[in-house]
Amino acid sequence: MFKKDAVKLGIAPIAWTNDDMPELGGENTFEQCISEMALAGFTGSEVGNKYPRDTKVLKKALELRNLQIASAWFSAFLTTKPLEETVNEFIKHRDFLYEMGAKVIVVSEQGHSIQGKMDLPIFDAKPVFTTEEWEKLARGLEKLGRLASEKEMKIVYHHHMGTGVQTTEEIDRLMEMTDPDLVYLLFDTGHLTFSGENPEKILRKYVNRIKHVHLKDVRKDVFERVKKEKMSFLNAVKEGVFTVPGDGMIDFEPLFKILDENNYEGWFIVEAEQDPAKANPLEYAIKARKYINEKTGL
Ligand SMILES: O=C1C[C@@H](O)[C@H](O)[C@@H](O)C1=O
Ligand SMILES: [Co+2]
Repeated sequence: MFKKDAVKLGIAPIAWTNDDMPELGGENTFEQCISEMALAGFTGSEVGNKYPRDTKVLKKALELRNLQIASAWFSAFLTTKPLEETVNEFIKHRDFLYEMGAKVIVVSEQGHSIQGKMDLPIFDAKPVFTTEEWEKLARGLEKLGRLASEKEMKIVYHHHMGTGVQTTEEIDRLMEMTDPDLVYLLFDTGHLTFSGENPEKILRKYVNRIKHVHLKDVRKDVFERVKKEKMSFLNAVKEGVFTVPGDGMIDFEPLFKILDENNYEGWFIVEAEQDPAKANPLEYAIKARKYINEKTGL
């Protein structure tokens, strides 16, 4: 079973206040969020929109609760903007995370992304990159990977619904086009399932390149409705397509087994965005923590 010092457990603030729709959970404070993370038994977090950006202030608040920063999302625009714009933003983000002690940087290409478009159906309107855009993306990510390694950090690419890297074929293409020593992969169970991919197959193929894991589950009934009613990604989230691991249609046992057998080291981040008015964040955090303990011994 997983070695306790090799795998750390964190939870994302998105269940308390949603970064993509800040009105969802707007009433939940930063202090409440991190206190409840600690209370539920987690030792790490990603960075949400209510977190102070002053590293001293943030460190103090986290240390009081024995929490660490595991990583934070970075939106790249390598396919649609000049490279230097993404690079300049990335350096600021990298330096902030370095100061906070994080080892990995979550990167997602947001050029042409529809993940934030409230009115576009998630299954019909996702972007497809041209050959030229793929080339820009791959070379740009390698550049970000080199910048990360200057600080002994890694970039982990986040495949995501509504973006140009969502499907198995797109993940394969990105992995083939990039240097495995510069561009690593983030494994998000919820996005792969939502997209109709086979998470187990992808995990087996890339387990040695996966350096960060987002754990979320998918509610089957909502997922079916999202397709039928042609919902957007954000409306699907509001309707409750995602939930905590163990509460939906994903079988996590084989996934934990593959990670364990391959000596995965790094963070497991519970990242189950849903409407906090319908799903109490503390209650769901405790539910997730118990489930992970039952299945992994962690
Ligand atoms: O890692 C993530 C960050 C969120 O902002 C995003 O929309 C969510 O779905 C996700 O997986
Ligand atoms: Co994620």
